[in-house]
Amino acid sequence: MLTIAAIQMCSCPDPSQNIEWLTKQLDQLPSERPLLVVLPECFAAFGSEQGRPYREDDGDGLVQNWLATMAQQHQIWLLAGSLGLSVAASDKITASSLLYGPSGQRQARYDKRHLFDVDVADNIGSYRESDYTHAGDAIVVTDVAGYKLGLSICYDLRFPEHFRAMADLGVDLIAVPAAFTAVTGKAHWQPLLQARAIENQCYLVAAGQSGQHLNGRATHGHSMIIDPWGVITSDGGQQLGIIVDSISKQRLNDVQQAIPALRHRRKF
Ligand SMILES: O=C(O)CNC(=O)[C@H](CS)NC(=O)CCC(=O)C(=O)O
Repeated sequence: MLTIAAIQMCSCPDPSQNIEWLTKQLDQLPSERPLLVVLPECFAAFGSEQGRPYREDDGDGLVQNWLATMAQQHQIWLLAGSLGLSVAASDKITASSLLYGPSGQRQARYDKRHLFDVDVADNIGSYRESDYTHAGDAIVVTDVAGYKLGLSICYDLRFPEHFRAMADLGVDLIAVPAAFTAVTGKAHWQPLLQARAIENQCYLVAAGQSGQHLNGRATHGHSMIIDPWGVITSDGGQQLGIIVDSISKQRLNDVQQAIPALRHRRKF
């Protein structure tokens, strides 16, 4: 068994404030180990007063040092939903998910592949993530206590082929750190998450931003843990805090044997 937790938060632009709040949340983690904790997209800095997104150099900085310390102190796997990392010879960042192991070592990095260049009928109106973000290329699947964890971020959720690529690598669990807008989240968040879990017959853990942010954005919340049958076993609603569940190989096998859809695929 692996215990998984997602932390739902309402991040502000200031990394020190966000990690201070998170440090207190991490003191309230369940006692079970092994434990994977997932933080939302942009947990450390959501928007910025200067309009230039917060960033750190790869492998060094206030937030990355904090992540390594927390993973080791609590003896957890800690998935930092996304952190802006500098791109060499460019003013852009990558939106990078970083996984730390209980030793405090960084074990994986995934750079968001699909960028949210979308007009939304909310008070922001126009989102153009590619103006300041460099898209990643690689699909990343890594090991957490004998479970295969696949990585995605927010808008990636709309691209089933991203998830199918990870299913083809035998993924047991996929993380979806997010900052879905309130408007699109209300319409699409839950059905997309359930579809990705059902069609790939794996667990999903989605950690969301929730509430009204200082940068003017409203985010949807509803962090969720979904099992391979599509059952929502935890839903964080709009409250800030931790949701927890456990996952098992038995459940994965049962669902995969009940409906062998992944073996019934046809080539075009
Ligand atoms: O840029 C930042 O500061 C932080 N990043 C985000 O908030 C990202 C890019 S703007 N948001 C999404 O991907 C929302 C996707 C979404 O809401 C949908 O697919 O409907």
